[in-house]
Amino acid sequence: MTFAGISLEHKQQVLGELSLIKQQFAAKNWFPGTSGNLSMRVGEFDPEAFYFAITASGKDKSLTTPEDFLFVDKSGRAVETTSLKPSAETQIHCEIYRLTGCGAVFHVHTIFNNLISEWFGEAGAVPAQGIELIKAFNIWEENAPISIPVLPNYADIPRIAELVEGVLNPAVPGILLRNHGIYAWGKNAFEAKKHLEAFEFIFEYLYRSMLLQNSAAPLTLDGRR
Ligand SMILES: CSCCC(=O)C(=O)COP(=O)(O)O
Ligand SMILES: [Zn+2]
Repeated sequence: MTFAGISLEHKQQVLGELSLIKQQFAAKNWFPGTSGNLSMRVGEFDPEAFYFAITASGKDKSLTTPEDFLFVDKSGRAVETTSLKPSAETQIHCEIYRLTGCGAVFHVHTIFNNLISEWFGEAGAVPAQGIELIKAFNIWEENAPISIPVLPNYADIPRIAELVEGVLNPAVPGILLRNHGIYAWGKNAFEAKKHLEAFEFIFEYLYRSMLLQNSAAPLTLDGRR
């Protein structure tokens, strides 16, 4: 079966790529307790009609089965007959595709992204500066500051999705949900994976650097450590 003129070969190629990335992220323990969801666009981007493969909801994402993914349209509705339910967070993927025209969106829950999103949750953004890995976002300016948006973690996913447009920064391909996880995207799966890995590096760096600052030698009289 096919839809929107998308060939079986292309669909299988996308599913194969997504499945491999799912295994790689699972090996990093990035899907604890069935959390996380991955998607990849099939076919060209047209804001009026686009399609993507997305993980089925509630699955153990460390396993590889024939029921790991389904195809949905720009509204998140399944486009093939299936008993699978798309990720509970599909609306956020839909909104990121609509606004960016990207090729893949990856979402993971990690200890570091949770702690950092909570720490900066009230501020609404995570500031980072002087971290080499921002080059993964194609930012080459020396010592450039970046700001990673943090959205509230409402139980009602459409309520989160409607906030995406207001915080999306084209230079920084990621959004945190407070005490929940990160969404990272890219023009294809390779780029989205690269961005996600860079974000996770930044979060761990920030966490460890804050710890280091608090555990370093006591202040001297002139306020230096
Ligand atoms: C089990 S964590 C709560 C749901 C969630 O945040 C998530 O990422 C996984 O939801 P899905 O429906 O995509 O399995
Ligand atoms: Zn989640």
